[in-house]
Amino acid sequence: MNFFSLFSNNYPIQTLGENQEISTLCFDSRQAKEGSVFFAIPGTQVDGHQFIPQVIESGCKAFVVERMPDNIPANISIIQVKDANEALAEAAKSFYGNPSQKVNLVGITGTNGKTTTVTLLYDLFTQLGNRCGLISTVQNKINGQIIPSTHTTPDALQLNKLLAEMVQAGCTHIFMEVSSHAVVQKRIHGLTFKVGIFSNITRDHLDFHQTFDEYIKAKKGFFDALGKDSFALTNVDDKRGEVMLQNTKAQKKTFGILNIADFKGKVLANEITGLQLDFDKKTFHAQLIGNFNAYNLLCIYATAILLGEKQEEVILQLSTLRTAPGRFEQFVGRDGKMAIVDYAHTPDALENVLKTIQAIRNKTQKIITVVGCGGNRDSGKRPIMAEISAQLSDYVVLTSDNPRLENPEVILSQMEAGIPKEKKLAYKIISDRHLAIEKAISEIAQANDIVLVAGKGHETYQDIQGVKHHFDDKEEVNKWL
Ligand SMILES: CC(=O)N[C@H]1[C@@H](OP(=O)(O)OP(=O)(O)OC[C@H]2O[C@@H](n3ccc(=O)[nH]c3=O)[C@H](O)[C@@H]2O)O[C@H](CO)[C@@H](O)[C@@H]1O[C@H](C)C(=O)N[C@@H](C)C(=O)N[C@H](CCC(=O)O)C(=O)O
Ligand SMILES: Nc1ncnc2c1ncn2[C@@H]1O[C@H](COP(=O)(O)OP(=O)(O)OP(=O)(O)O)[C@@H](O)[C@H]1O
Ligand SMILES: N[C@H](CCC[C@H](N)C(=O)O)C(=O)O
Ligand SMILES: [Mg+2]
Repeated sequence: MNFFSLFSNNYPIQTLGENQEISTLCFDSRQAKEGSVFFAIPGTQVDGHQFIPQVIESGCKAFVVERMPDNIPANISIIQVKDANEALAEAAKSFYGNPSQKVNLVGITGTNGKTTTVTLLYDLFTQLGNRCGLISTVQNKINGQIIPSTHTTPDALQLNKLLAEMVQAGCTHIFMEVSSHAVVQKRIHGLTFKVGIFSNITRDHLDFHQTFDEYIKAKKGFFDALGKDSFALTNVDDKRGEVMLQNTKAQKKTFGILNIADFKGKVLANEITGLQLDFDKKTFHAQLIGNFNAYNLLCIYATAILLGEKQEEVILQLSTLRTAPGRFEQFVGRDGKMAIVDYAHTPDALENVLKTIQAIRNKTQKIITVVGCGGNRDSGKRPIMAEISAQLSDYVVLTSDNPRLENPEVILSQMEAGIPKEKKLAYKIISDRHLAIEKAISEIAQANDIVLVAGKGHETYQDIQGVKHHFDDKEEVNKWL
């Protein structure tokens, strides 16, 4: 491919130098080599423009920049653009042959429920006989083949490459998570979505977005960019459900349990054995637990109908779907003690999960919650998550999640500040997560009690000072049950 054909004619602000053959695209100086195009991206930590001299030394001769560098050697070609992140997505799309246009791409955004929904959509559509692709926090999948995932939504380059591999493998349906970071950083810019879904929005990620309004605006950006041949599907029971679709050109569709909606659900029963549901007047049993999963299932159902699947077959398959890894996974010990491992790492998720446990337990069972909050992430949610845990559990063990580069004791004291006065006797701080789970299960819980281990779900590591140590909540609970 040649450098100048990465962009349409009027896209660059200016172009300097000769056109040339290129073989790879990159935005990290450490990966640049002869034949690469280097995209200089102003990031949250450093500005990629500062690496241009060393990238030139590595033999790379083609650059995409927001600001023209000084002293450019004669054999270098440069394209100047307004937004390097957006340009990266434009270029990735043409480099990989515009893969999203060749499939039914479904994207979901929302604070909670994205991984659950895309995982179940992937399972459902596979069971209905389609070849599918999955892009999620837990893993990526190409028709059954697992590819490890590093982000909820990969960067534009990885993303278009993955989509192209899925197209190559014959996938007709691809289900992906769209994080708010991905919208702001234009990782999804230029993709053709057949369906865009909004699940819900509550507090999270204010370290990145600063205000809740900015966070809403980021998510709305996904729907603003959908084309008229797409569907925009929203949860009308969420306060921001309608706002999300305000400026979209896509065909608007709604789902809801409380409000009038195109796809209407009812929860007939929410029990430890699952949900009894009514979707568009068809009743069925689902193995997933909790009202929040009724929303996930309803939006999966709506998506399947919008994509032309038959209602009866969809309902039949919905009842066979199992929970996604690390989402409300239950483990039972010999003395009837139960542990639930769940990825609740936002106040809303924690509240939903704890209210679900309250609703399905018998009243003699006590609830013990083991919970922590991640470092280098929204610190405002720390006291709120501790307060919710204390209000909705009989006993709380505050512990470490992924401290990352922060001091775990500081995170824990910020959490502790949220514990209400009247709950002072019903919590403990055990910073070591191994020990916290051990004590909760073997000392605090009595026979038949329920221990919720929240925050890390499927994760198999604990990130301490940038080093990932093996840690698996499921392994830990099984050790002590
Ligand atoms: C805050 C954030 O989103 N950061 C992402 C962003 O990095 P950044 O803007 O901080 O980049 P930077 O380090 O300042 O570097 C700027 C530029 O200089 C380049 N560079 C840097 C160093 C060097 O030596 N040479 C060089 O060329 C970098 O490659 C980059 O192009 O762009 C990077 C490349 O795409 C991402 O890997 C990185 O994700 C970091 C690791 C991260 O932790 N992101 C999380 C917060 C995230 O994205 N989460 C969302 C949502 C999670 C959810 O709710 O599910 C997700 O989608 O995963
Ligand atoms: N529809 C929902 N509404 C509210 N909470 C939910 C919903 N679905 C799942 N949850 C809760 O949120 C947690 C995270 O769910 P999930 O991993 O599906 O969300 P996500 O949006 O992918 O999160 P992330 O932003 O980390 O990728 C679950 O473990 C559960 O506690
Ligand atoms: N995708 C989420 C993951 C949080 C998981 C939790 N275990 C933590 O480390 O905070 C985030 O980046 O905020
Ligand atoms: Mg996710």
